[in-house]
Amino acid sequence: MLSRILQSINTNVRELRGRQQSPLSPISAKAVSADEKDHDPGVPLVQESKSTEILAVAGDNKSRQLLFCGGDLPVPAKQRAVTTYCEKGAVHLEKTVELCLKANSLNDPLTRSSSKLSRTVHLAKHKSTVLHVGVRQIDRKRKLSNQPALDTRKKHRKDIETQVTDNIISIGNGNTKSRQSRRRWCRRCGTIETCRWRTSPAGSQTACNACYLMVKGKSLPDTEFENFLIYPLETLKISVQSGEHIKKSQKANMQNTKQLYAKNANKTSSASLYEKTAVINNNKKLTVEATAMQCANIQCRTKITLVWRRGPDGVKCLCNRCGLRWANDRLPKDQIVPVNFIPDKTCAHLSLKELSVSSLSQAERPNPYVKIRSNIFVERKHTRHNRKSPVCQCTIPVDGSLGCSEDCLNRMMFYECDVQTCPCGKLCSNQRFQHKEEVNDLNVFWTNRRGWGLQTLTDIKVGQLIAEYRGEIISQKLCEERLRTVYKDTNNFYFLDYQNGEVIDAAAKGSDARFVNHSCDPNCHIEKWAIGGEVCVGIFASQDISAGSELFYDYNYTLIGSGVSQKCRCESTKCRGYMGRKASVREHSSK
Ligand SMILES: C[S@@+](CC[C@H](N)C(=O)[O-])C[C@H]1O[C@@H](n2cnc3c(N)ncnc32)[C@H](O)[C@@H]1O
Repeated sequence: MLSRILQSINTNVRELRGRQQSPLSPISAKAVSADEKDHDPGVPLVQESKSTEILAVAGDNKSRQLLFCGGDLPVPAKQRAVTTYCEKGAVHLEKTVELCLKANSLNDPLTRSSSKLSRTVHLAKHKSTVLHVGVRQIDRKRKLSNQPALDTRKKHRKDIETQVTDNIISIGNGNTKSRQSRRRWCRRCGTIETCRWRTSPAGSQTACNACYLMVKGKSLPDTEFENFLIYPLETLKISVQSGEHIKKSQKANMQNTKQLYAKNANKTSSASLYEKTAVINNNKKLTVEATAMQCANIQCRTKITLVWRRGPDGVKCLCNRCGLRWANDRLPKDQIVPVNFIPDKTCAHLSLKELSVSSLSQAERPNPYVKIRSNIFVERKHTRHNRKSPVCQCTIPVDGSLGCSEDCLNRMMFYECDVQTCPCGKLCSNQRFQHKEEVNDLNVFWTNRRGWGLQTLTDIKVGQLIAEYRGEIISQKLCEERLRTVYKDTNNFYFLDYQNGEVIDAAAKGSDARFVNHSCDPNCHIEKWAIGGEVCVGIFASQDISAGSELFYDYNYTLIGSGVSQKCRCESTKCRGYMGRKASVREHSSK
């Protein structure tokens, strides 16, 4: 029975080979020599022998290695070779044969009756008949370049070759070397689809066409292409779960990946790879998940996109697809309604005022920055622990209230008491920075005219510490350098005078206080408090502030920027017109 089936297949394969010189040409177990490489593709490379009947071919699309499984030769060494090849993750032997036969059958109408084939595979597996292996390096480029013209026969062969390997890849179970080697994704934006893969500093075929063209010629740092170090599984996972804008093939890919991980869940390496992927691609994951943005196109409303694009108001409120449609005049304006404009259940708790100010807050998010809980001293060590605060003369109030109130000497001198030396001990109320007694209900929102701003969602009492202005403590020199280089194209500055000519830069690392805008008629002010040997800068309420109000302080030239005065848009009746005068950094910080 088996021999009949094999005979039938071999006849088919021979017919196929005779007609179109498919890549299923038989080959011995040895590697192909240079001569063979330059061999006319019309003639079989190796004389066919009984022992090298072709049953299957598997392809690794990247290395162009073809694995041939030949006829009934139970040679132990070759058996081992197949096993090794399969164990290395190329593909399970049975699967290889099955898939390859399927692929093969696509090319050859005569072998399309696959019941015989699968029976062969079955037998091959159980009787170890499919054991002969030959590995051949196909250097397609070289072959093509050796011949002046691409004659039809060669073209035909090339087509079939691609078709066969492509078929294997698309039918593969995701656990194959070929699939892994074919995984391409842009290291900058994480996309897995592009019309053309390009070379980036991260290597060959690591940039999508768009990112390549965007970065090309701009001499951006190499790190531009380090956002996605690992295949963006997480992004895909989210996409598949939401089922939005994802093609079937991507879903299938993801299913395969999921299965793969489910299968290998108990293997440490795979599990850690999975975790690593999540961590390394965390940035992107965060952008996708944490922003909770929704596309403003009422017929789309997706939360998943790799790029948020600008809509009619210049605000990034459209997903990639809708953004492109809007840009190409293929999306009507009345169809674009940012989510929070519709007062639904989720907004019901907000007052109208709050709604109007926060209406765009979810449509776009501020540029990412790192939230820090204490200042970072970039060029020197902080001296807080070297010097103790002076000890006040307060006593613990007998009525059980908190000590160190308005008449505390330290408080009057803008010193915070020391936790260990204050006579009031735990009842000391003059340790607000140290205990982080800041307002919790603060909201970053889009103000339209001043960019992002900060509002309070709770009533604040006069004199209350609202937020500490934290950031990187840098010298004037470094500040100037950053102005010349990193911030040369920006209009938003997050510098604030620290002490002794040093500056707080909250652009990359900081706290919510960095979003407080300037007003010529502010409701807050800045105070500097000494704690040990260092200073803490805080935003304090100058008056009682009601919930929903935006917080402002008068930059009063203490905000150090480009040195050029910026037009003030505080909209108060006392507006001076400009936030600062034309002054240099040195001038500012000497104040
Ligand atoms: C410390 S940041 C404040 C947060 C900032 N609005 C944002 O979007 O991130 C200071 C910058 O905000 C802008 N800004 C603050 N107050 C402003 C005002 N009253 N008028 C115009 N722009 C203002 C200026 O661009 C300034 O450089």
